[in-house]
Amino acid sequence: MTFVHRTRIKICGLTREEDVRAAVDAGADAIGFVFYPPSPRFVSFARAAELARLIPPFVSTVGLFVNPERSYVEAALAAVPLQVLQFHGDESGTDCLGYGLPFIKAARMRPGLDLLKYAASFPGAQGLLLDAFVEGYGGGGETFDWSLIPSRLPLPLILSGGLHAGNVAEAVRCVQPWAVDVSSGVESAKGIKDAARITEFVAGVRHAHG
Ligand SMILES: O=C(O)c1ccccc1NCC(=O)[C@H](O)[C@H](O)COP(=O)(O)O
Repeated sequence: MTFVHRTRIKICGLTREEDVRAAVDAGADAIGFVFYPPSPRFVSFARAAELARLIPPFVSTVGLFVNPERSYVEAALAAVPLQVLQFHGDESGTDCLGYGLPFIKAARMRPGLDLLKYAASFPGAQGLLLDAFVEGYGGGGETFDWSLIPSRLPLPLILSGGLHAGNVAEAVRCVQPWAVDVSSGVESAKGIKDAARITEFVAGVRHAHG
């Protein structure tokens, strides 16, 4: 049987109803809500719960955290119907376990990072999200050197960092990730997504496969 892989698409940092609708309509496979108060894309649990009601079945709702207290994650789980957790800070492998949900761990690509060793320290991770090393942990709109990515990783690779409609096809062909993740590249302002840019981004991913 021919294995036909469709690059999955996560759109992150949504704050408005119209943006959730635009992402779902464009074909996003996952919607990310940022539960990190310093971020301009931060949403409260109550706001995320309202937005999550617009997400249909078979589109994952991802809760994003940076070095959270366990009680904070547990409060999110009690308020928001999340399917996946994303840890984007300096969390240990143990910090990411025990919530009863799959999680993806973000690695911020800095020189000298041994990705294979890093990945091995997160047993139970469902995926490894590779992002640029930016101030403020994420959402920086900056790419990193994709040649730093080892040819084989023990986890599904989610490519992130500075992606947009103009570079995502090249990124997909070069890296062949399980999924791509985008925030700044589909925005008109931080936290304000642009429906046309979302559509163009998704088309770029589809174009990569010819
Ligand atoms: O989006 C944020 O504001 C953010 C803040 C702090 C930690 C993580 C954050 N976003 C996580 C994501 O998964 C972003 O999509 C990822 O960093 C890529 O962002 P961008 O380069 O803007 O596409």
